[in-house]
Amino acid sequence: MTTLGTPLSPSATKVMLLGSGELGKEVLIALQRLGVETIAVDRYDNAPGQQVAHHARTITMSDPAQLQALIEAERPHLVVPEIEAIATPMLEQLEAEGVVRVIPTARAARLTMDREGIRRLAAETLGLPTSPYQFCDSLDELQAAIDGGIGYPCIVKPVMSSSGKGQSKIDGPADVQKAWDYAMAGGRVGPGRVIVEGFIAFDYEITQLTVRALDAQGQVQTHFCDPIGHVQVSGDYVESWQPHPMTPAALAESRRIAKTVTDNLGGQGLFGVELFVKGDQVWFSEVSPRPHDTGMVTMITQWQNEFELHARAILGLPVDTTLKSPGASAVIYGGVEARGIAFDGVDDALRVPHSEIRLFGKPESFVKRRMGVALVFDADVEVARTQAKLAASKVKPRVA
Ligand SMILES: Nc1ncnc2c1ncn2[C@@H]1O[C@H](COP(=O)(O)OP(=O)(O)OP(=O)(O)O)[C@@H](O)[C@H]1O
Ligand SMILES: NCC(=O)N[C@@H]1O[C@H](COP(=O)([O-])[O-])[C@@H](O)[C@H]1O
Ligand SMILES: [Mg+2]
Repeated sequence: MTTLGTPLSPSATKVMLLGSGELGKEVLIALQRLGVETIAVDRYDNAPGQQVAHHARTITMSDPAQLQALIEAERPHLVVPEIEAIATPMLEQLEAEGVVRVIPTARAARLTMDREGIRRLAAETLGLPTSPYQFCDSLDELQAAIDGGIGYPCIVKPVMSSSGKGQSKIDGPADVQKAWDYAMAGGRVGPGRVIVEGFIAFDYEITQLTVRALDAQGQVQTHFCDPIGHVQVSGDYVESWQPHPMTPAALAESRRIAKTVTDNLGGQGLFGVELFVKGDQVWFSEVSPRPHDTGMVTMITQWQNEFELHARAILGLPVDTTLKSPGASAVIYGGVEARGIAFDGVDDALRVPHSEIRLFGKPESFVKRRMGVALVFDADVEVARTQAKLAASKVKPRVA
């Protein structure tokens, strides 16, 4: 049985989000609706989620001492990692000491925080199909890995990064130095290690949202959302839609892979399993043990969006992954480098039929920083895609 308390009282159910960007903001809203007391943590002040939580804290989440001090001071019931830049070994220590429960588990948070942890688990322990890969600590090692079998084209990524930061494609020997330098500048945390992956010429890629939630008997059951198709540019998502049409064989293989990896990671919550598909062949790419950026489309396509599903699953509540309508999302980038920017044309965007706009409220804009998203539903998913891109294009960020 789940019991929830009253926020700001001794009975409160307290949840701390580590990372409070656009994804955390929606999880926090879902938690608030259930009367959960929320603590939004991020690396900078006024992060999107901090603007809606009961409490806002700013620390360096990759610093174990700062993380420990904050968790011990706040004593949340649950700690929910939201970004790939957290001192996860400290979370493991605090979980082992019984100080806090980490979502979905501290081990899952550690393994997925670092591309090496999750890739070795998926490919070497679980035997799932992945791109060929190697880990390298220097430019020389990178060149040797490529020459030794990874070949061209290939993709280089810092082991700790997300949203394509520091990621680039190498088409030939002339690109290797550039890719190394770019990866060194782009990681979210610390120096030097990269993964180099053989390039998979997929037909399409999907996110298989997978929820581990308790049933009435208190047993974990796995639930799948309809597949989400998406387009990525330079490793960052620019549009997504749901459902993405798939052959029965490719869908079954996607769900087999998703179940295998999420069973191993364990715990309760929603996972975004990223998969590459060519014909009926499916490769595991990576998994977020939390809501996924491409899953923002579920804010308009599902009865319970991915953030509500995560909130429910972590609290031990039942979930329903049913699709409400096909739909699509399209990203609104900052386009300018400035603090406190203005957004013209939101009215025009909302004149696109069946549309919604989310502006995340990030205090500072960068040209390629995701500042908002347009959402459209339509019975025809291709129409939804076109209309979502149209709505996004009507929003014009500018220096205020
Ligand atoms: N081996 C590969 N072959 C082909 N394309 C790839 C490969 N690896 C990555 N990509 C492309 O780059 C995108 C981003 O890669 P990946 O998911 O590893 O980066 P990320 O920084 O973790 O992104 P995010 O945090 O947004 O999920 C993939 O969705 C895919 O489009
Ligand atoms: N692909 C992972 C992803 O989308 N993560 C989301 O982006 C935020 C960081 O944005 P920022 O870099 O603009 O601060 C994170 O806090 C999370 O919400
Ligand atoms: Mg990814």
